[in-house]
Amino acid sequence: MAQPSTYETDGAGPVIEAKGLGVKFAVNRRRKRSLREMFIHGNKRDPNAEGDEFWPLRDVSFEIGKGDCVGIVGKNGTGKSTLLKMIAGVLIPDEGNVSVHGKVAPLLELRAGFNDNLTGRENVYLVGSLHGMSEKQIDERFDDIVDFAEIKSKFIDTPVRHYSSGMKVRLGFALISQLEHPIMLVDEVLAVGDKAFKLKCYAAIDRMLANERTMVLVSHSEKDLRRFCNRGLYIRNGSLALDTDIDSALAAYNKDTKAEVEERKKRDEAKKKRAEQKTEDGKKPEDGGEPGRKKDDPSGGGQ
Ligand SMILES: Nc1ncnc2c1ncn2[C@@H]1O[C@H](COP(=O)(O)OP(=O)(O)OP(=O)(O)O)[C@@H](O)[C@H]1O
Repeated sequence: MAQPSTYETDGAGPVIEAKGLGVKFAVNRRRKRSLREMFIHGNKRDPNAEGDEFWPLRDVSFEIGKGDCVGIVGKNGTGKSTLLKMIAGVLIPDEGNVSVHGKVAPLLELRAGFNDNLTGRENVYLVGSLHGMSEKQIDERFDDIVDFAEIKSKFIDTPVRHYSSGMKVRLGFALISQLEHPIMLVDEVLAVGDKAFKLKCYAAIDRMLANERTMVLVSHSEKDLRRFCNRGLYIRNGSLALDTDIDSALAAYNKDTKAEVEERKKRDEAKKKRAEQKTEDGKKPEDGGEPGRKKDDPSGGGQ
């Protein structure tokens, strides 16, 4: 039976363990409720819901050890973010379970869970405390967080809805990277932000990984994946196709992508040929005579 993530902090063994993990979503209806929405609306299904179900992920099993940095690779829509959300415990699997031994610092979305109507300062305190930081800890680190995020002091007391997406990501990353939780889940956030900020993020992640932290990274950047990850999970068609080193995972993904592109190219060429043939056939008169002249036209089809 499906169970939410479990959080334990004892020693040996894998820090993340997924067994037969699967989740189903519905098509043509409201999306599945997140854990936060379940607190508000309860565990009831949407009564107006209708449509078919589909399993973006099924039968996924793996173990991740302490200090591992694992990259999740795969095409758009194959369930990478969904997998990360199940590890984070914000999405409950419908099959199997995932055990997480240790606290998780999640960078799952660009805004780190910020509330648009609160100011940058209020969000830092709110989200920091939700992740277990005490007010004193936040007080002590507040200036570092704002400095790292490069938010000008005049903006820190402005609602974050007025921030650019880059500002939100920078503040989110600056805050979450202050957490000392042993497990980091990072979803594509490195793709946003300018070059200088990216370099700072790289240095911050290097520092965190040096402390034997575990990281799971979802990214379409081969450069980032190769830079940080020692392992790669390749998700293909909703299941775990490969659990290997990052270079082999990327090689397999690239090979499949290349084959798919070739296949599509062949299909497009065949389609184009068929369309050309149809046009060609349309030009030919039925009796093989002049184009546009009807077979039984007594007028002879023109002068
Ligand atoms: N809450 C939800 N309700 C319904 N369908 C969802 C929900 N979240 C994701 N999906 C669907 O599940 C599939 C997997 O989505 P997911 O975001 O995990 O893919 P991904 O591999 O991270 O994609 P990308 O590389 O584009 O970020 C997609 O078809 C998506 O539309």
